Amino acid sequence: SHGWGYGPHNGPDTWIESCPNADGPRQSPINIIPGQTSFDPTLKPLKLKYDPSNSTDIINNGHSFQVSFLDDTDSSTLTGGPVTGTYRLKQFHFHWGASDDRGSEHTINGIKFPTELHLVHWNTKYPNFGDAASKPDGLAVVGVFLKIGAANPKLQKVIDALDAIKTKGKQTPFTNFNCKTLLPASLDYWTYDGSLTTPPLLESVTWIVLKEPISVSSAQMCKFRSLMFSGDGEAPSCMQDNFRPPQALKGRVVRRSFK
Ligand SMILES: Oc1ccc(S)c(O)c1
Ligand SMILES: [Zn+2]
Repeated sequence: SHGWGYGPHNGPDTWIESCPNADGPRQSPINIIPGQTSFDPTLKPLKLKYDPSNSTDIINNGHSFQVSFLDDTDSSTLTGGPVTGTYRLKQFHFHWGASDDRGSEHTINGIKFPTELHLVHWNTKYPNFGDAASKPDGLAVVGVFLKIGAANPKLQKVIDALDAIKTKGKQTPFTNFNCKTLLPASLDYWTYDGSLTTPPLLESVTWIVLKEPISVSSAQMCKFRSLMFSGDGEAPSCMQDNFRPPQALKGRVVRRSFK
């Protein structure tokens, strides 16, 4: 079937055909121009509390790979920062390139990173993720840039699980993972009102993009690229360049938590 994807015939420029949000007023990602952001002294420090016992499994969903979490209690939450209330961790996933010169969705002064981590949280004022995803204040996604450097030992558990989920639809248990280990030392961030970067491109995301990247090695990036968009028995297609390019700012202000 002709589902959305990242190829020449179903990629980001075609998404408008079946997803009217694609040219909406608060689309993501965006290019962040630090010199044009506004320091907001009223922004609170970001508070991330992650319980390793909440991780359940890792899945190849045909667009990325995703680690899912139990979200029936407030044991893994995002509070403070630009949000009011409590947001529960639902999943994290990555976007990456076919080579180390691209792959992130957000860019900084036009600079692309090789990959970007998204930690997806939903507002507990709503009954569940699906309902929250349809509300303007429903989701909060922490974006973390990864830059090429020394191999990141904190990623190894994720990398080692990829062999078990090579093709679309595969999943395997993934327990006792501590997301805290994927965060940089500083939680300084930029924040703006945006959207999911994959269809249905819902305009429900408060984006919180961390200024400090974490490291990943070229070899570890090759492991990401060994995944397949395609399912068993389908024409093989490597999972790479699964990123949406920056979208128009349309008058939005990007605030920063740091001087
Ligand atoms: O729930 C989500 C799905 C995809 C993406 S890119 C998100 O940021 C959230
Ligand atoms: Zn994402």
